[in-house]
Amino acid sequence: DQEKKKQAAEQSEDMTVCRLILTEMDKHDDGWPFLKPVNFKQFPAYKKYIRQPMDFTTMKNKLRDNQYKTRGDFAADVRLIFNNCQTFNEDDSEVGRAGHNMRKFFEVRWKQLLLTS
Ligand SMILES: Cn1cc(C(=O)NCCN)ccc1=O
Repeated sequence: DQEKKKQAAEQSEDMTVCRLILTEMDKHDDGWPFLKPVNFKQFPAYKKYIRQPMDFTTMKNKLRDNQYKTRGDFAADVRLIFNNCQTFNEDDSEVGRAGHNMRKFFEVRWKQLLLTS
C-alpha cells in the first residue's frame, strides 16, 4: 500500500547513502588497510584475536546482496572495521593511525548525509 511504498523508497535512499560513503572510504588515502580482508597468512594472530573480521570489499558485497536491512546495520559493520583495527594495532602505528583517521572521516560524513536525506 502507499505507506509500504514510501518505506521502500526511503530504504533504497538509505542504501544509496551507504554505497556513496563506502565509495568515498574506498578512495580515501588512508583506506588502504581496510580495502580487503586482513591476510591471515601475513598476520597469523589476527584470526585468534579478531572474532569478526570486516573490510570494505566484504561490505560492498553485502550491499550488493542486499544484506543490510537498515543504515544502522551498515554503520555497525563500518564501526566493526575500526574497532578491530584498534584491537589489533597500536594507536601509534601506520595502520592504527589510518584507522583513527578513517573512523573520523566516516562519522563526520555519516552525520552530514543523515541530515540531508
Ligand atoms: C586492518 N589491518 C590491515 C593490515 C595491513 O597491513 N593491511 C595491508 C594490506 N596490504 C594490518 C593489520 C590490520 O589490522
